[in-house]
Amino acid sequence: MKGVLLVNLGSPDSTNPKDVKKYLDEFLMDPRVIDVPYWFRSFLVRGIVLNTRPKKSAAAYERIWWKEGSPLIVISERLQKKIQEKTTIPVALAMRYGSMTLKKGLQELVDQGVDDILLVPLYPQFAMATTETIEVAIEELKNKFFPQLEITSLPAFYNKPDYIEVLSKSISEKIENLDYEHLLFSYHGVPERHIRKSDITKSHCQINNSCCVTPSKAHNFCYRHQCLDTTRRVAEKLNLKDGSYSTSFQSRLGFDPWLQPYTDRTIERMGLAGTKKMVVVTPAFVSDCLETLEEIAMEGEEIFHEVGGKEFTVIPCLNDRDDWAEVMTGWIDEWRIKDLKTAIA
Ligand SMILES: C=CC1=C(C)c2cc3[nH]c(cc4nc(cc5[nH]c(cc1n2)c(C)c5CCC(=O)O)C(CCC(=O)O)=C4C)c(C)c3C=C
Ligand SMILES: [Fe+2]
Ligand SMILES: [Fe+2]
Repeated sequence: MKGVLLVNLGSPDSTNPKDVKKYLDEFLMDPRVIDVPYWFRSFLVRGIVLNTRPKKSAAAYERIWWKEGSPLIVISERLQKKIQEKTTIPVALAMRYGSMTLKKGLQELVDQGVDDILLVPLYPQFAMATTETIEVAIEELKNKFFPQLEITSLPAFYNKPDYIEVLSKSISEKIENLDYEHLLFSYHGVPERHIRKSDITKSHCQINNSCCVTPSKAHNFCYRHQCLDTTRRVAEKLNLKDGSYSTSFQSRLGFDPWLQPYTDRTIERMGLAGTKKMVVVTPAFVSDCLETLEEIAMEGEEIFHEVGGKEFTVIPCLNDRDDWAEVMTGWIDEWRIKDLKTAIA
C-alpha cells in the first residue's frame, strides 16, 4: 500500500533553553548543516555556539511561540490534516530534528500497512542542509530498520507551475491594494561552500551573476539558481516591474561567506535610500517559523523603522492554505497514478 511522509525541519520541544540546546545540538552537529570535519564541528558547536546561542534562541522562540506549541510544528500538522482529508492513502508527518523523528514517521506508516512511500521534504528549493540531509537520513533508516520499504522522494518544486501559482496568489492577495515601493524575496541563506559542494559538474557554479542563469544540469541541485528562478517566475506571473523587487538571503551564522545580498543589510539599505513602504516574502519556507515570524517580521521591521522606513508588510508563508493543500494532494495523486499507468501498460 502507498503512503506519504511529509518532512519539515523541526523545532525544540519548548522555549526552555535546555530544550533549545538539545535541538540545536542535533541540528548543528549534522554534517550537512555545518560541513566541517567532526572534531572541528564539535569544537565549534559544543565548544562555542551552544554556550551562548541557546539562551538567545530561546528568547526568540519565546516571542513567537503559540499556546499549541511551535508555529512550524502546529502549521505543518494542520497542513498534514488537510491533505489527509483530501486523499485516501495514509499521510504522516515527521521532522528532521527533534522529537517528531523520521523513524516514528516511517513506523506510523508501516503500522498502517504502507510499503511504498512518497517522501515529501517541505522545502521548495533543494539544499544540502535541508532536502539532502532528509534523504540521506531516510535512506539510513530504511537500510537499518525498514528494508522492505520502497521510497521515492519528491524533487524540489521551486519551478512547478502550480506552486508558483499559489505562491503568486498569496502575494497578490496582500499587495493588490497596497501602495508599496519594493517587494523583497528573502530566502534562508547557506554558506557559499554548500553551493560548490552540491555542484554535480564541479565546474559550473561560480556564484556570480551569470552561472545561475546559464542552463546547466548543476541547477537540479543549485540552491541559488532555484531561489533566483522562483523569484523570476513569480515576478513574471505578477508582472512586477524591474527594480520593484529583488532577492536576498537571511539567517547567516558564523564568519564564512554566505549567499549574498544579506537580507538585514538589504532592508537597512532600502530604508537609508528612502524607501518608506516595503513588503517581504519568504519563499524558502512553506510554514511560518522562527525565521519568518521573528527574524523578518520583528527584527526586519525594527531595522526598517530605525532607518526611516514606515510600512513593513510580511507575506505569510503558504502554511495550510486550502489551495496549497490542494496542490500538494495533486502531486501525491500524480505519483499514485504514474504507477497505476505503468502497471496497466
Ligand atoms: C549553519 C547553519 C544553518 C544552515 C546551513 C541552515 C540552512 C537552512 N535552514 C533552513 C530552514 C530553517 N532554519 C531554521 C532555524 C535555524 N537555522 C539555523 C542554522 C542553519 N540553517 C539555526 C541555528 C536555526 C535555529 C534558530 C536560531 O538559533 O537562529 C528554521 C526555523 C525552525 C523553527 O523552529 O521555527 C527553519 C525553517 C533552510 C530552508 C535552510 C537552507 C536552505
Ligand atoms: Fe536554518
Ligand atoms: Fe549558479
